Amino acid sequence: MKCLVTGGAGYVGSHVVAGLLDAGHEVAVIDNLSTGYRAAIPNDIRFFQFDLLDAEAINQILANEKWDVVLHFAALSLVNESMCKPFYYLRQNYITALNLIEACAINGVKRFVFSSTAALFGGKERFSLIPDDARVEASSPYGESKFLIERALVWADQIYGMRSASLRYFNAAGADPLGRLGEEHTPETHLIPLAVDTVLGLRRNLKIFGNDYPTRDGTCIRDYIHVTDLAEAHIRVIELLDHRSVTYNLGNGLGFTNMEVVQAVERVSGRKLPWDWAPRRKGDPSMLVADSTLIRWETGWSPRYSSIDVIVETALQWRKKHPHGYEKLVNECDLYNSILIKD
Ligand SMILES: NC(=O)c1ccc[n+]([C@@H]2O[C@H](COP(=O)([O-])OP(=O)(O)OC[C@H]3O[C@@H](n4cnc5c(N)ncnc54)[C@H](O)[C@@H]3O)[C@@H](O)[C@H]2O)c1
Ligand SMILES: O=c1ccn([C@@H]2O[C@H](COP(=O)(O)OP(=O)(O)O[C@H]3O[C@H](CO)[C@@H](O)[C@H](O)[C@H]3O)[C@@H](O)[C@H]2O)c(=O)[nH]1
Repeated sequence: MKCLVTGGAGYVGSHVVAGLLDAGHEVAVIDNLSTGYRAAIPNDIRFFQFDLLDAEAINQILANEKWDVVLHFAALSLVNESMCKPFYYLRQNYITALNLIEACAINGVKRFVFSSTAALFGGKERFSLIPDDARVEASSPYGESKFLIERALVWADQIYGMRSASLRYFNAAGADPLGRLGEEHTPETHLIPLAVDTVLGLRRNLKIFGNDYPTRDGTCIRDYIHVTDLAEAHIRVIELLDHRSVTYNLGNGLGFTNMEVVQAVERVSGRKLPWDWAPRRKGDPSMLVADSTLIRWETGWSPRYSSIDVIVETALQWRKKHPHGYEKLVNECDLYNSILIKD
């Protein structure tokens, strides 16, 4: 299939691009590189660098060529940041998605995959697995922005026949098991990469936000899903979209507290991880764990890397090899090329 991927230079998007290429699909990427890296996508695929606020640029790409599927990852995606910049998050995520959805619908795209989120469910305290039909109650403007986009997709289906999959990811984590890609955010705010950096001595200590949540050890519980398993789910879902639109919760169904993540990082690395308590972070729900029965049942997908130790291990391996992330990789490539040129 001919796939157009927005946000393909980012963490999840780059792993999905690799999965699509591995499965033999043709891929092109749109990304403004605001949080992504050029080095995270292969040199030999087409890359359009622009911001999705530019509706004209999107229209040109969709009007000039026929795409079998569009996968939309590009977004602002930090729960806490959205609590400080609510209207920026609501506007930016909704308008960029709407520009893309409209261009896809009017140019006859038939399949669309959208990165939605578990943050849709954070507004209500839940202490059991979250089913696909759970009531949406966002805990942050970020979560709300994703729900607005899901609703726009419902109308794109009803009026234009554009089938879509809204995949409500729980916490993406880990790195490509082949070592080609990893998680790289600047600044990093996610628990597992921060814990890995701390245990490797790249950061002084880890702050654990809140110890008074109503959970087994007082810290928040999250469902960590390996990014390669996420990628695999996208590829399976695309094949379903001929007939109908779908919405799936996408996680492992296993919840780990923040302290259990710290313990896993210590266990896997064999080192002590220095950490301290810090106050609760705004917008954080106590517990988010997926019931992903429906996607398993309907697509045959199941996670291959569900163990928290394996998730941490791949993140750790990536960081050990690339302590300075993609920027360093680019420099290494330049260095390599300059040596080749000299020779
Ligand atoms: N990482 C997670 O745990 C997680 C969980 C649930 C949902 N999601 C969703 O998955 C998607 C990918 O998340 P991620 O962690 O890979 O984020 P990321 O920041 O690593 O990737 C986002 C990519 O989109 C690009 N981008 C952002 N705004 C853009 C714009 N206006 N125009 C063009 N390109 C733009 C960035 O440069 C980056 O390459 C997001 O939509 C996020 O909301 C992520
Ligand atoms: O230095 C840190 C960083 C995080 N945490 C905690 O770790 C947990 C997980 O936080 P984080 O890794 O930042 O992920 P989330 O805030 O859960 O959000 C991620 O997962 C959501 C789905 O659950 C997605 O929608 C978001 O885009 C993605 O950033 C939370 O309890 C945080 O308070 C800490 O205690 N210390």
